[in-house]
Amino acid sequence: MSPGQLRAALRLYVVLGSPNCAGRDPVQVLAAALDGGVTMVQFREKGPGALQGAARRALGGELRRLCDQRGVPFIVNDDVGLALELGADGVHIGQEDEAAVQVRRRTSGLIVGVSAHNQAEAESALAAGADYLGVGPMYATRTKLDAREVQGPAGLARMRAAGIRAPLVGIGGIDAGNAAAVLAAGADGAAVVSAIAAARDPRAAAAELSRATAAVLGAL
Ligand SMILES: Cc1ncsc1CCOP(=O)(O)O
Ligand SMILES: C=C1C=NC(C)=NC1=N
Repeated sequence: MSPGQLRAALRLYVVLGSPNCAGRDPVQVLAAALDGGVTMVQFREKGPGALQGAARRALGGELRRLCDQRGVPFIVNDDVGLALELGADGVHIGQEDEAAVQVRRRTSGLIVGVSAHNQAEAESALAAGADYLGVGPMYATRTKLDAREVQGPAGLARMRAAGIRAPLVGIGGIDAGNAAAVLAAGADGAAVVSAIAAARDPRAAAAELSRATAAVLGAL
């Protein structure tokens, strides 16, 4: 996937696992989100009630198949072995996870995304081979219990002003009402968990967010 294709794919990036789906079947929630126009998917099975072992792998396989059917890139959070086992299109790792350079070595050809909270983390992740950065939290979030301090879209704008040209997504508390500010700050896309996965109508929520991103980035 070229950097340009990756930028386009990052536009509306749903991140989800079973704990985020308000008790509904994550497969149904993802199918609805895909119908609503999400452009990239991350399987992030984390937090209270997260599946483990065979159940986790089975759910990952179902979501992988759904993304394959829709031609949407499928990324696995943190777990490089699971990403390889599921034939994922990429991995997303945090600062505390296996260093991007090791991941790069183990996953030749896969997309490697890295979380970055400041300029130093952004530069080191890119130097280690990251293909895109996840920057946040943009706004207050209750989804990631150990999120770093809220930095707002200004934090992302500072990275652009400091010369970071790589593909970036903002994440953390993003919904249809505040997504435009994240894109206006220079993000290539918005990464969203609860505004889609916990929405009463995930398809409608994804469609509304898709319109909000198109308003800034231009129609698809
Ligand atoms: C995974 C992650 N990383 C920074 S905030 C966050 C969770 C974002 O969840 P939500 O979109 O529900 O605020
Ligand atoms: C922590 C994260 C930051 N950014 C993205 C895109 N995914 C994550 N899991």
